Amino acid sequence: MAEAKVLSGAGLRGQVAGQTALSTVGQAGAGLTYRGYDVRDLAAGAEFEEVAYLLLYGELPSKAELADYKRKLKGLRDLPQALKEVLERIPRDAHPMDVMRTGCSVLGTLEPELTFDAQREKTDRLLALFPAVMCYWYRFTHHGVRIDCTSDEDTLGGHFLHLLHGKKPSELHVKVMNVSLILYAEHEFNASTFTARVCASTLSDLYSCVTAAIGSLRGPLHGFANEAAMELIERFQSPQEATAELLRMLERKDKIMGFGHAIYKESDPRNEVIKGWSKQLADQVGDTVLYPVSEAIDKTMWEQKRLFPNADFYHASAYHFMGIPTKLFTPIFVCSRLTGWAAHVFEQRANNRIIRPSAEYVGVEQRQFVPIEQR
Ligand SMILES: CC(=O)SCCNC(=O)CCNC(=O)[C@H](O)C(C)(C)COP(=O)(O)OP(=O)(O)OC[C@H]1O[C@@H](n2cnc3c(N)ncnc32)[C@H](O)[C@@H]1OP(=O)(O)O
Ligand SMILES: O=C([O-])CC(=O)C(=O)O
Repeated sequence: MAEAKVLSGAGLRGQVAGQTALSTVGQAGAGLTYRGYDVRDLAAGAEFEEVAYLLLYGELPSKAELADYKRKLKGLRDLPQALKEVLERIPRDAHPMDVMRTGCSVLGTLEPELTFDAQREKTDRLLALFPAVMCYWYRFTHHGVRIDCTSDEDTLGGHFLHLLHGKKPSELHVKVMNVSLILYAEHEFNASTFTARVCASTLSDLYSCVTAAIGSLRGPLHGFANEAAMELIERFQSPQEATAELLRMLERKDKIMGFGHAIYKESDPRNEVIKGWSKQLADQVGDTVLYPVSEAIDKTMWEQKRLFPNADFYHASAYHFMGIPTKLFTPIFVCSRLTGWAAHVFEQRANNRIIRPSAEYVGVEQRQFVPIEQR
């Protein structure tokens, strides 16, 4: 069971910074719930679009509502020409998270949120079009092609894989993308969501909130850890080599990306789900290195530090087995977490007071100003 830590100290740990009806993290009974539903049940039985609807519209959709919602999202997938032109000018070696941040910001100039009544429409548009922002830029700058940003794929995960690889994805890959997007969708007051809420509390627009949140997610202590985990596991040829180097890294007090959590104490409930899918994918591709190496690191971290894999660690191998380039791992997180960010923005707006904490001053005492000629 994913229990929460006893919280204290820096980083606002343990301080209730507001209320939410969207999710619980680390409470007894289930490690993670979205509007009361255990994330493991959602990952096992729902489609990502159902979960997006749950977060953004308040309840799980009926069959008819889901079909309508998916049809609507499908119709919103294409990028405006002006955005394509901007994406073409972003360098090949730019970080894809910077591409996502820029793409979101540019869309805010092309299709601005003029009133808060438009917040759901604007979120649906971002949700539908984010996979194309990433893939249009990636395919143009890496393969020299201007891709069609629409596809007949039924799901957002399938659509992303189709745009990336230029062909229909396998059922297994669509299934895993669906699970992954569900697992990453929402997580209470994590750093990027809190960033979005702070921005929303000034009554700023949705695009500014999402752009700011992308900036927070980009850091290696948060969303970028899935890419950092991939860089770690692909360094090793065998579990023995991984264990030996891990021991040296821990000796040096290196941070091991994809392990530990600010709130969970014993496990991250998302890990068991994505780990299971990573194993299935490993078997399917006949992997005999990456998955065993991941397990060896997992075992060593638990034995040496009592640290467990968080949602990011086995996402690395799972994405890799689906042929996704490492630099696109964190942008996929953006495509999913947009739902949580936006739902928090709506919640903040519905009961707003500007978020403005106080600081403990630790600087010099008040002193006399000295004019520059006398310094
Ligand atoms: C989807 C997500 O965003 S999940 C998080 C993704 N981030 C990562 O995977 C980055 C690696 N992990 C970390 O840096 C941290 O565990 C965080 C940022 C997630 C949480 O940070 P904190 O709440 O400050 O961690 P916590 O208080 O549990 O740290 C306790 C001790 O364990 C150590 N520790 C925590 N995580 C790790 C790790 N991954 N590797 C090595 N040591 C670690 C800390 O350095 C600390 O040691 P100290 O007391 O000697 O300073
Ligand atoms: O909650 C956190 O601090 C980080 C995290 O796991 C997430 O945002 O999914």
